[in-house]
Amino acid sequence: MYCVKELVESRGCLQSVPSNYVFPENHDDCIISEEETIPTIDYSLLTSGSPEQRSKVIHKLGIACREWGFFTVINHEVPKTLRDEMIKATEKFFDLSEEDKREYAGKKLFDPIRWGTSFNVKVDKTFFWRDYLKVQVHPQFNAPKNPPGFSEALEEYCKKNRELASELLKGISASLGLEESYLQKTLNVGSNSHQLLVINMYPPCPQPEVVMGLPPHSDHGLLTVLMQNGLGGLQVQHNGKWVPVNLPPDSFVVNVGDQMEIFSNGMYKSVVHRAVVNGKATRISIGTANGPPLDTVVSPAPELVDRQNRHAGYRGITYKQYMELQQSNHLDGKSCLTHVRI
Ligand SMILES: O=C(O)CCC(=O)C(=O)O
Ligand SMILES: [Fe+2]
Repeated sequence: MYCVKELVESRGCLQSVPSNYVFPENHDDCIISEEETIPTIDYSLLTSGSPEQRSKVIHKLGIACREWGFFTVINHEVPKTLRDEMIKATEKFFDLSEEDKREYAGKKLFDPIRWGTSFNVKVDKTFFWRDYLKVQVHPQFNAPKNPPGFSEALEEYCKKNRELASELLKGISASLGLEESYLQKTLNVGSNSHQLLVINMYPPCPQPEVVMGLPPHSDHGLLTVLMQNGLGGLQVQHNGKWVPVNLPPDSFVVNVGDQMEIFSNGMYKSVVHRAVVNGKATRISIGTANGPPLDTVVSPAPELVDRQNRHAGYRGITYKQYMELQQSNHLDGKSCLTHVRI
């Protein structure tokens, strides 16, 4: 089985897409809204703004999580040099020979390093136009040996992402009217937290309108932090339309994951999103799924349920079981949350 990169490169000038990549429904038929944009959060106001600035940005975070499930983060503390290094090392990794990469052709969900294609080739009916590298980076750190320097950049980058996620989680906890530390304390987010690095590579496609980079799905963790190599492709579902995410250079896009929707008892939405591809250049996106420890049972926060005077809308499930559940279902455009809603 070929990865997309090898498929594109082995055919010289690929004119059309093999039929097992062609999606029955054409995604150009969907309604795309170019007018709307996801909200922007100024991270520096969260960490070093005046108390008034901080409370305003917390309020804005709450609106972003409730109404969009997505926001852009600017003025963060992840250096540009480190982000550039991650992109360069990623390109070098995917440029390794197929034989070298095969060493990481992991089969199981929790394998420390997994290189592969599509989502889950065992269950995907149609293949997606993406190759990936997934690395379990916390609480145990893993990294490919090659290319040289990748491991160091990756470790530092993932640590910076955890710091960013941690500050955002404090702000989000406060935006729910809870103590700042409530979310992290309740879900044991800290030294044992799970963090997965997901690198997506979408080679240029001769017929971008008939394939999918990543089909509609929601993310499993608490918060996903994502950067890209300057090329767009991410689209977010909002009020029945697909809204393209136009990321300013050097910013991150952050989204609420399924564990956050469960914890907030549905107040904050883990929104369905997808990645489309283009015909011109390789797009790379680098995400970290920041979650609680794998053995944490995530259920709606008791304080919120009491306050809302409602029942818990989701059954409790460990993060590990949830990830297994997501992997065992094919991505069918619906969120895996349908399996835990009461
Ligand atoms: O490539 C993108 O922009 C989206 C990636 C994504 O949704 C994911 O890795 O879960
Ligand atoms: Fe995603």
